[in-house]
This record gives sequence, C-alpha cells and structure tokens, in this order.
Amino acid sequence: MESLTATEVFMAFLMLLMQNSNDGFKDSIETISVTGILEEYDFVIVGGGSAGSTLANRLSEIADWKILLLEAGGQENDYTKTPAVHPTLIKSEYDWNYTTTKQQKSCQATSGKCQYPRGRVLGGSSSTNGMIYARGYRWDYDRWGKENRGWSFCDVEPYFLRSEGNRIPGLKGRGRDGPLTVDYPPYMTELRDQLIKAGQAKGLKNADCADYEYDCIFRTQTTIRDGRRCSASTAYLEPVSASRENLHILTGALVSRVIIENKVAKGVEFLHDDKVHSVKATKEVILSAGSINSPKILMLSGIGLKSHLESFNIPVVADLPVGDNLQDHNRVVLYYNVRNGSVANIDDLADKDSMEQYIANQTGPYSYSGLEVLAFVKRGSGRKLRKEPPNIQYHITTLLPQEEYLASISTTVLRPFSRGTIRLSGADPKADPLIDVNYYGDERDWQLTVEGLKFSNELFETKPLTSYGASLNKMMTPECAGEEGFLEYLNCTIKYYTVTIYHPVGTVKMASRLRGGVVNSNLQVYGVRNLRVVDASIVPTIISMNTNAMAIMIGEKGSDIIKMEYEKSEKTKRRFCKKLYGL
Ligand SMILES: Cc1cc2nc3c(=O)[nH]c(=O)nc-3n(C[C@H](O)[C@H](O)[C@H](O)COP(=O)(O)OP(=O)(O)OC[C@H]3O[C@@H](n4cnc5c(N)ncnc54)[C@H](O)[C@@H]3O)c2cc1C
Repeated sequence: MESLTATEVFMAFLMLLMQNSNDGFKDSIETISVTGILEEYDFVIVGGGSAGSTLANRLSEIADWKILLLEAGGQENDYTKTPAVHPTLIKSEYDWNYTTTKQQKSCQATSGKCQYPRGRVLGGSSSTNGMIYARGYRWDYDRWGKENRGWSFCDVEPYFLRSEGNRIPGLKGRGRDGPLTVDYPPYMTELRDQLIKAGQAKGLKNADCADYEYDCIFRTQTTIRDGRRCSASTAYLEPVSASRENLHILTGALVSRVIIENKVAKGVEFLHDDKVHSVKATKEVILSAGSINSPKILMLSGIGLKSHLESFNIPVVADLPVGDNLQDHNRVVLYYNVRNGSVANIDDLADKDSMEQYIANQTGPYSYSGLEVLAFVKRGSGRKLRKEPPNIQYHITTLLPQEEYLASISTTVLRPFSRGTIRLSGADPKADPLIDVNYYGDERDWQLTVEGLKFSNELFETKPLTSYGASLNKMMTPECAGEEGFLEYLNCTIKYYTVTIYHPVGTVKMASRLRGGVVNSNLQVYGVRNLRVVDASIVPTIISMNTNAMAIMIGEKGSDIIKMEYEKSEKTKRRFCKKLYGL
C-alpha cells in the first residue's frame, strides 16, 4: 500500500477529531459580539497573545476596571491544542502568513524569502508554537536591568514564578501554582536516552540549564498540560472569560490604528468583517500585538521614523525608531538516519490506533511536539565569553513526518550580532509589513553557526548514537546534497536552509531615548500619553533561550506596573480629597 503524505495524515486526524466532538469544535473562551461592545473602556488591549492574554487576566482582577481585549484571529480548538500537529499550524488560518523581504545569505531554498510565522488566534504565538518552556538566564535579564530600571533578574523572577505551574518534581526555584502548566509530555522515544548519553559523552551535563556555568543537555520541559497545549489563552483567558463581567473579548478585530489627539491616546480604530469601528479608552491603550504588529500599528498611528511615515503621507505624531533593532534566533538543521523504531515517524502518526489513543486519553505520539531534547553549549573564544552563558542552543527532534526514521538537530546562535528592521509596505492596515531579518548581516553570526554545526555533528558521531545507526542524511537538504567537503556542505546548508526559529524581539525597544528607545521602563511610548506596549517587542536584547515564558513574564510584570501606577494615583487622589473635603 502506498503510504500517506503528511498532509493526508493530519487531515485524517482532524476528521477523526471532528467526528468525536459531535457538533464540531466548541469555543472554550466566552467572547462578545461587535454590537455588544461598550462605547468606552478603561483599558483597551490590542492582541490576545502570550503577553496580551496575561495582561487581560491580571488587569481584569480589578473589578472596577472595564477591559476590552481585541484579537484579530479566532479561537483555539482540539486540533490546535494537539501537540504533534504544531508544524501544520504554520501557513494555516491560525497564522499571519508572513514572509520576509528577499534575503541574500539565508533561505535560498525558498529564493531568499523566509516564511515568518506568527500566531493569529487567541493565545497568539503561544497557540501555534513548539511548546518549549525556557525562561532565559539570569545574565540575560541583568543585562536588560543595567539600562532599564526594574528589569534585572531579581525584578522579573517573581513574575516567572507567579506565572509558572511546574509539575516536574525535584526542580528547584520554579513556580508551582501559576496558571501556565509546565510538564514533560506524556510520550518519549527510545532515542531520547541515547541523545542524553551522547551529550554526556561530549562533556555536557545532564541538567536543566538554569545556570550558565556549564554546557548542558536535558529533556525538554513543555507547556503541555495532560497531553494538550497550554497556551497563554488556555492558562489566562479560559479560567476567567465567562466569570468576569468586566472583561470583554472580541475576536476577528483587526486594529488599524491608535486614535491620538494632542499626543494623547484616546482609543483605537479596528476592522471587523471589513467594517470600520472605533472604541474609546479612558485610561490607556495597550499594544500587545507582538514584535511584528505592534511596530506596524504604531507606525500606522504616526509613531515611527519621520521620513518613513512621511513617505506614506502618515501625519507624524512622534519621531521614534520604531521597527529598528529587530533581533531573532534562526536555525540550521542537520538530519540523521537512526535505527528503525527508535524515533517516531509518519507511520506512527498515520496509525489509526495512535489517533484513537490520543482522542481517548491524550497520550501516544500525538501528545508530544517532537522537540524532545535541548542542549546549550558555549563556542568561540574571548575573555568576555567566559563570563557569559552558552551562546548556542540545539533543538533535537525525534518526530519527523517522513517514512524514514530520522532525528534532526538544529543549531541556533543565541545572541546574534545582526539586526533587522520592520517597516510598512504602505498605509493600508491590511498590507503585510516589510520584515527584513538580515540574518548574517554580521559575519560573526555565520562563523559561530559553522562552529555550532560542527559540534552538532560531533554529537551524532558519538558511540551512543552511532550504535543506533546515526548517519548524516544529506538528501533532506537537497540543494546541498552534492557538496562533498563537510565544511562546504555546512556553508551551503547555512545559505540555503537557515530559517527562523520564531523569536523576533526588540522592535519597540525599551531604552532611554538616547539609546534608541521607543518605550521607557514603564513601557510607555515616548511623547504620547496613555499609550503603552506590553509584549516581546519591548525586549532590548534577545535572551539566550526560547521566548514564550519571557513574553508571559512581560505581561505579568506589565500588569503590575500599571496597577501600581493607578493605585498610587488613586491613593494620592483620595488623600487629596480627604485633606480638602474631608471625604
Ligand atoms: C511557530 C512558532 C513556534 C515557536 N516555538 C516556541 C517554543 O517552543 N517555545 C517558546 O518559548 N517560544 C516559541 N515561540 C515564540 C513565542 O511563542 C513568542 O515569542 C511569544 O508568543 C510572543 O508573544 P507576544 O505576546 O509578544 O506575541 P504573540 O503571542 O504573537 O501575540 C500577538 C497577538 O496579537 C494579535 N494581533 C496582531 N496584530 C493585531 C491587530 N492589528 N489587531 C488585533 N490583534 C492583533 C495576534 O493575532 C496575536 O494573537 C514560537 C513562535 C512561533 C510563531
């Protein structure tokens, strides 16, 4: 019998899921219709992603505040919450379907245009991501804190702890009671232990890489709760959307601009079913539309580089370097054939028993993302590096929708020197922005990638993996398969197959104005009152790990900054009234 393609397999799984949920997928979040929204709210939050969902939950804890959350996408469902299908969410209705501008040194397999996925659904990119949970190093946040008061590790750690509901026994210094579940997925492959042994054979410690003293390899911790994705919307919106009357959530609402009068944000304009609507914010408008769309909305609202805005006849409200400082992690993948049955493959997913097992009790190969093992190492030299955390990350995958039994290892330079930009392609809010990732704009990133790739291959040449038949499969990178020399092969894979690993940050930089900042350390946009940005775009320098936990931390901390500010002003007001009127 001819085997099924990956698309056919996932379609079959989807059909089975639908059949099992009687009348189709049920929405888990209570939303409001566009005709039901109020004329004004205290806070209007734009974007219900990792940071926005967190913020909506925390701000709506204050019963007196009315909150509106506007999200361009729709809701998650049983399919999007199934861990193994996550690669199929890219380029689907849950994705913004962005591509970059033409790149010279990367993505040549797709003619220099890199796919650039971002979640367009409640939960944002946390609803389409690979579900890896990683916080970043103390060093990363201390670096932020040097220039941004209140953002050192000791300032942000309480928010990681508050958000995290870690179920893994024995880990120290982790949150246990927070809404965001962190756990091992309920499935693992035979190769996992061999991978860890291979790392150990190369001197890596088998430990959670929470410290930076050592190179390490360990089993991936995930935002998977009982075999299902735990996105920011699952964690923060599901538990409160029905019970909190002061929180309104509207999906399908594409915010086109912030309404600004005399340098004060008054509300937003949005499109719903192609009709233009507006809503007022009496206290603040908060952008949580992510690293691509928060800068886009700011620019459409007249906040950005003057010359750029003027080229589209957008009246300038504040001349700020919006969209500069784009930093991202990318990856270059090597593939290895391994012993039959030691990893999962397309047959495991195509197997009806696997599908039924998942539907019945959320276990089996559908219950994990495939990203089974992570490793972090330090490569390169220099005295400075000695005091820094690992600068290379490996994601090792044991589930590829192929007939062969394959494992893959992707190399990621964690603190790239290259910087890209986000710019408008026009004044139309529906037009995609121009994303120039500029991978390898700085030659040092290429050199370090080569070093990282060499080490990844050394891992697969250790006994624990060669005894499992590990051998490099060049056919998975067909554009480079003909390269005979190993170094030539690596350079070719970098040029043809470098793609994003989905961590853009920094495009609405938190810093002083002199240092190219767009927001201050309270996340307020310079030169415009009542306007804040709370999401991954405010990150001054990219952290040395995956970015979802970080974005949720920003939502948590952002909510406290806002609460404290209003509480303080309420107290001052009350004190003033008491003194003056005895109230
Ligand atoms: C495919 C993929 C895989 C990833 N894998 C991992 C991983 O395994 N682990 C990890 O830690 N990180 C991962 N990440 C990164 C991580 O998920 C993101 O860094 C994080 O979710 C960013 O949070 P955010 O709040 O800044 O933006 P988002 O979560 O992207 O939220 C932005 C929200 O705003 C909405 N929005 C945008 N524009 C508008 C508009 N004009 N009007 C209304 N709404 C709007 C969007 O639809 C979205 O819901 C991955 C990301 C992707 C895309």
